[in-house]
Amino acid sequence: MIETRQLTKRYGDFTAVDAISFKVEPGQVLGFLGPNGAGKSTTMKMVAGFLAPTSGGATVAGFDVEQQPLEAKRVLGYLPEGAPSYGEMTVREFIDFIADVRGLTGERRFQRIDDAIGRLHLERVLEQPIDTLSKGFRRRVGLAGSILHDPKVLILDEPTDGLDPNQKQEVRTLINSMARDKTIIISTHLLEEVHAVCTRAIIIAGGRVLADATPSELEARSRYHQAVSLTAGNLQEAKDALAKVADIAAIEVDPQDNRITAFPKPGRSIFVAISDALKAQNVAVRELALEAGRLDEVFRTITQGATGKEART
Ligand SMILES: Nc1ncnc2c1ncn2[C@@H]1O[C@H](COP(=O)(O)OP(=O)(O)OP(=O)(O)O)[C@@H](O)[C@H]1O
Repeated sequence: MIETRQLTKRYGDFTAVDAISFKVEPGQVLGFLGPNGAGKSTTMKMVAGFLAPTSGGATVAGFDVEQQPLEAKRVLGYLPEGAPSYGEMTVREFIDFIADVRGLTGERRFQRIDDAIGRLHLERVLEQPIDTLSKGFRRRVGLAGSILHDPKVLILDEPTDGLDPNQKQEVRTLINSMARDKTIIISTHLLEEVHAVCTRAIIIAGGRVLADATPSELEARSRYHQAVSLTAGNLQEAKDALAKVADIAAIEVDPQDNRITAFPKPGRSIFVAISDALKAQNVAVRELALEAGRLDEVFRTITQGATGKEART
């Protein structure tokens, strides 16, 4: 488990992280979302014990990261922002070095190294200096280092940064496969990542928690939640049919592709009525979809409207 209590970091007069408190349980993957400079990396560094808080504290698997740093670091894997240090080492040397630092010996050392290399597909770059690798491979080397000792707690700062879409997918699958018995925090700018791997998301801006909810709960805050979108062969015919559906509060048409979005009146559901109305009027429809909500819009609304006041769900 990871717990922070009023975790705060100040640089002079500037407050980078402002009294952040949260708990993450085993089996949960917490996504840390926020605009640039929100305080995500600073929070993760403090939880990982790499930066001392100005006030407040954090525990990892019950160990206080400041009072019991060795115990906390033993159960923790941390992937910092950017590339691993020691760029002049080859991948093999780096992994051996981390294995030494982690005190891995004998058969377990062999198994763990083999497992990390296999999971991150590093076989063909093992003899290459880290500095000469592509950004995606450097990220994967960093990830291999962070999971080498099979830690119970993982703190991953933008784990898919720099990866191509296929590699992103592989790393998300890797995180999902490890999620069952670990406590994981990831930071990301990618809203699709929240869907793909996170059981919960914390949105921060200006160092403060603005939302703490499941991805579905966040989607439910979207104005698109329960809206119905469609494209029809004839726009006017479709609009005429929708005009007969009493529970529609408003309709918008995207001028680029003529996609219609119909918004329900509060608490009403309109999908079936729309489908029936279109059929009754013989309107040819190419696509008809019920929207769960749009995380990008929720993210924008929450972070742009930030007044500095906490708005938890
Ligand atoms: N050593 C430092 N001295 C002064 N200010 C700092 C220092 N480190 C970070 N900051 C400031 O603290 C704020 C939070 O930075 P942080 O790196 O945690 O943001 P972030 O959410 O991780 O951003 P990004 O998404 O761009 O990585 C920023 O305004 C940053 O400039």
